[in-house]
Amino acid sequence: MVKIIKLEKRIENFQLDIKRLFLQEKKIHGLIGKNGSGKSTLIKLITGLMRPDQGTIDYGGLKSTDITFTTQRPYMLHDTVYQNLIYPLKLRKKMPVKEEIEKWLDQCGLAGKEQQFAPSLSSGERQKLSFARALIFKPKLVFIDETMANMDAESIRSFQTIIMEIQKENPITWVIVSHQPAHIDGLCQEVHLMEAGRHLFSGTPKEMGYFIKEGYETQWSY
Ligand SMILES: Nc1ncnc2c1ncn2[C@@H]1O[C@H](COP(=O)(O)OP(=O)(O)OP(=O)(O)O)[C@@H](O)[C@H]1O
Repeated sequence: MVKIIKLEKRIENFQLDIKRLFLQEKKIHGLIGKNGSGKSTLIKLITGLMRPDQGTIDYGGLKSTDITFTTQRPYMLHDTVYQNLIYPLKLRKKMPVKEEIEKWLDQCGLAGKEQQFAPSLSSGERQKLSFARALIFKPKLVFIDETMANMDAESIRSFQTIIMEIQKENPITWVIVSHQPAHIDGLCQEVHLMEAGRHLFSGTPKEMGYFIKEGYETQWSY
């Protein structure tokens, strides 16, 4: 379990202030909240991209090399799709397994594009590649930050299937950020709501449906 306690971070006029937020192991978590509510800032703090002003994050034994994330605008190495995909393995001094690489390329609709210059991929393709790149080294905690935003409906369904398959075979902890409940509804076991830098509520999607106020109500009504 990852335990976030009394976490504070000031960025100019924005104040992140989280009293207590727990991420139970091997569950699929949704992180929701309006634009600017602090979701990406929280992820940067948990993944170590940013240092908090105050507070603690107890990773429950996870090492930094067990944690990964994808972003809305993933960074592509100025190299081929293949080199981008195997980069996390290289960093961890692991050998790429041909069958696994082929499986990921196939699942992400990138088969045949191995030698393409990765920055020339479409935005949806880049997000698919970043998803595969995040998972290829078998992390234990994954943050998916708006990764499905630019994907077509079929690709979203196939990613949801990949996530469910991983959870069946070898479960890991997921935190999926989305503005579109349809992307995470039915997938998440627990949803966390952020508003104006604060963590307002955690609960099952159904409990969230009861909790959330006007404005969210139309998107999350059960
Ligand atoms: N480097 C920065 N300089 C100034 N303000 C910043 C910086 N980074 C983030 N902020 C501000 O912090 C607030 C929280 O941003 P954050 O990206 O965490 O929100 P978010 O919930 O992820 O939003 P979105 O849903 O739009 O992606 C915003 O008001 C943003 O403008």
